[in-house]
This record gives sequence, structure tokens and C-alpha cells, in this order.
Amino acid sequence: MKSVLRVNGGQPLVGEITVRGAKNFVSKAMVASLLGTSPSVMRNVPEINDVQIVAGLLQLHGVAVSWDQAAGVLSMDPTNVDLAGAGEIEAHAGSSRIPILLCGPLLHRLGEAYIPDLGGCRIGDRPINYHLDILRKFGAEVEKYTDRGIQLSAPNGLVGTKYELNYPSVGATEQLLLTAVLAEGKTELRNAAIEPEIMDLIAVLQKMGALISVDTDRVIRIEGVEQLQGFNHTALSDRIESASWGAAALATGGEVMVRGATQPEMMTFLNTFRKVGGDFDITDDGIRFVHPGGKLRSIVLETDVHPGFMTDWQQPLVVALTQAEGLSIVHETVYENRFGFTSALRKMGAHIQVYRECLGGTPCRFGQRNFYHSAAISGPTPLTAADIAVPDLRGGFSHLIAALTAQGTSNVQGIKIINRGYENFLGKLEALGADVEMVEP
Ligand SMILES: CC(=O)N[C@H]1[C@@H](OP(=O)(O)OP(=O)(O)OC[C@H]2O[C@@H](n3ccc(=O)[nH]c3=O)[C@H](O)[C@@H]2O)O[C@H](CO)[C@@H](O)[C@@H]1O
Ligand SMILES: C=C(OP(=O)(O)O)C(=O)O
Repeated sequence: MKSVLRVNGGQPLVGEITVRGAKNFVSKAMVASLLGTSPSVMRNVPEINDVQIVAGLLQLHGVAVSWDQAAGVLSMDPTNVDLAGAGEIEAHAGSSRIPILLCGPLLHRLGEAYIPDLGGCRIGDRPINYHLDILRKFGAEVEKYTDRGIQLSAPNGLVGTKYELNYPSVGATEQLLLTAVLAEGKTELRNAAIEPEIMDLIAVLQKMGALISVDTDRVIRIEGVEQLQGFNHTALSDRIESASWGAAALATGGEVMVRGATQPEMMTFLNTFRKVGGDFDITDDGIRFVHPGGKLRSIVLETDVHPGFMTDWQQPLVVALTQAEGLSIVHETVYENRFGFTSALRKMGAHIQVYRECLGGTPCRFGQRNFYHSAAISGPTPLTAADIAVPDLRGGFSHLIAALTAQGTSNVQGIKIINRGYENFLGKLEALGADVEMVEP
């Protein structure tokens, strides 16, 4: 089987591609469809594996799903929601992080829930203590917790609560929203995450009939309602995929028009892109990312929750920073272990050193805990081709960018992982003039 991507690098990426709905929104809105008493329709849905995985999970629970992949239209009818068999659930163990978000909706609909053990990128420990804490505060009980799955029940229903997150976790905020909207009474969340994908999920829930207010200082208030209907919604664009193509344009010295990319959700990325020396042009159709020629500049960067520089942009941008003049510092404050991908870049000639200290200014949660969560990148360094293996979704895309930047022929293994979040990335690479080919291992 042809499972290795052969990349003949050293050519700038030039051309146009289209980005559709956000992986980190579409999958959550699919879960929200479980809360409705009537069918939901979502548009601008990308053809990525995570959507396939969540569609499979919904179908296991009796949701009738139909997906016109070319049109990007996904219809979900939750009229006959039912419990799935344990064996079928466990077969999904390790597939994605979304199953934990099924808990609230399934507990509302069925009084019990069984979800598979979670997957997702291994970029840190990724505990689910906030999720379980929140569910318990609503009145749920954890019946069984094994390495195959988690079983919960809500014998007395779910009742609104007050909760304050220690850290503004995206998933935990979504957990609370998806549980509170149908819980009895009011819920208040403090220190909530306010990522654009969460705002779009709130928009979906409002369309369904929920009462949610987003107040200042990361406070979200929800008044539970008795019933929700289906929704009709067009997903917001994938700002991580757009930024990844922008970083690829910069690293390879090219010019990529990303149709569908939107400015408001990308302002922080665009500021950084400009500081590094990249140029961009924003139109009604998308954003054109340009390497304007000349030298790129080194920067000091910290990842953070929204509206900060998002952690998922970090890995692709680091490849571009290997081509910048001087010493760049990147402090990863969201995940404790998100620099594993840099070992392949070092193999290709990049000068990257990782540190346990909080470089760059703000002390973070990981400073005293021995995690290599800061990186110093000195450049510019020409990259040379190598045989590399994809470690995770964004790290994998970064490896691709590095292989495209490098002189010579690289062989990239494990590229299937990239399909989890990048729609038709091989087709897009070819459209941008990349010399790539799937070959036997
Ligand atoms: C499917 C999806 O949307 N994934 C995104 C989501 O992941 P996800 O929702 O998993 O990320 P979180 O925002 O929850 O994680 C942020 C931090 O909180 C910690 N934490 C989280 C939950 C918990 O119960 N306990 C705990 O300690 C995590 O270990 C991490 O250090 O937001 C991340 C931050 O923008 C993105 O990188 C991921 O792409
Ligand atoms: C970390 C990511 O995703 P997930 O939470 O699905 O692992 C990502 O999209 O970069």
C-alpha cells in the first residue's frame, strides 16, 4: 500500500486553495444536534476524519446522519436517540477527544451515557478532571471508568450549577454549555474559554432555543430550558488550517491565497505573521499570505488562550521561524509537551533548542514541572531532506512544511493522521505546485 509521502522540496508554494469549516467547531456542533427534538443541518462541513468519527458515534446512538461531502452539507436527525452497545462504543476508543462531550446530551436524553476512552493528539497529559467535575456538579454519577470507556448516569436529572475553571479550558467550557442548556435552573461559569469556535457553538445553541449570555471577564450564564429544536447553521472557517497554509507560504518563500479564511478570528496570527516579515492581503473571499522577499525577522512568542496566539498555530509557524534571521523564542503555555515535532526539524538542519524554563516573559503553569515547553530557534538555516514520521496532527503538517522547504527528497510516514484536520491536503499541495507523490514504504 502507498502510505509514504515523497516530497521533492525546495520550491515555493504558489496558488489558491479553499478552507471550509473548523474541525474544532463542526465536531462540537454535531454533538449539539443530539440535544434537539428535530433534525439539524450544518453547512461548510469539511471532509476530514474527525467529522467521520463523530458521525459514526452519533449513528451508534441512533442519530440518522447524511453527509453530502462535496456540498459540505451534514444532516442529523436525533429523533430516535438510543444507547449503543458497549462493544461498539469501545471500538471507538482512542479515536478522538469529542466523545467526552456526548456525556451531557446523552444524560439528558437517556439518563445514562457510555463513552469510549479519548484520543486526540499526544501533546500533553490532557486530563479530563474538569469535565468530570463539571458533570458531577450537575448531578451526574461516574459508574465505571476503565481504559476502554467511561459510564455515567444521572438518576435525578441534571441541575444547574456554579463553576469556576482553574484554567479556561475549551473542552470543559463546551462540556458545561452542552450540559447546562437543558439542565434545570441557572448555571454560571467563571474563567470560561471564549475561543471563536465556542462563540459559534453558543450561536448554534441559541438557534436551538437556549438562553446563554457571555458577560465580561470570561463569565458565561445559562438559563436552562425544557426543550431545544434542531439548528440550521453554516460553520465558521478553520483558522488553524488557514494559518497552517500561511506558515507554509512563508517558510517556502511562496504566496498562497486561502479562500474562505476570515480576518476577525485570525487577527492575532496576522499580527505575528506581519512581525515575522510576512505580508497578507485580505479580501471578501479570503486571505492571501505572501513572502514578500527579503529576510524574515525573529520574534518572541507565547501561546495562550483566545485572544492570544493559539497553541495550534505554534507548530506550523515554528518551521517558518527556522528561516528567520536571529533568535526566536517560543513559550508554549497551553500544553506541556508540544515541541516533540522539533526533533525532526533538527534532523533536517534546524537549530532548535528546547528548555524547561518559561522563556519569553510570563511564568506559566509548567515552569516548575520539568516540561520542555519553551523553544529557542536560531536562523536562518537551510533545511535538508530527511525521512521523517508524523507525530500528531499539527506537528505532522509542520513536518510537511519542513519537507517542502528543504532541498532534496524527503519521505514522510504516517501522513494519515493529517486527514484528521486538513481536508484534501494532498490535492491542495498539488494545486500549490508541490512535487509530492504517495509511494510504497
Ligand atoms: C477538539 C478540539 O477542540 N481541540 C482543541 C481544544 O482541545 P481541548 O479542549 O482538549 O483543550 P483544553 O482547552 O481543554 O486544554 C487546555 C489545557 O487545559 C488542561 N485541562 C483541560 C481539561 C481538563 O479537564 N483538565 C485540564 O487540566 C489541558 O491539559 C491543557 O493544558 O482546545 C485546545 C486549546 O485551544 C486546542 O489546542 C485543541 O485543538
Ligand atoms: C490538538 C488538536 O486537536 P485534538 O484536540 O483533536 O487532539 C489540534 O487540532 O491541533
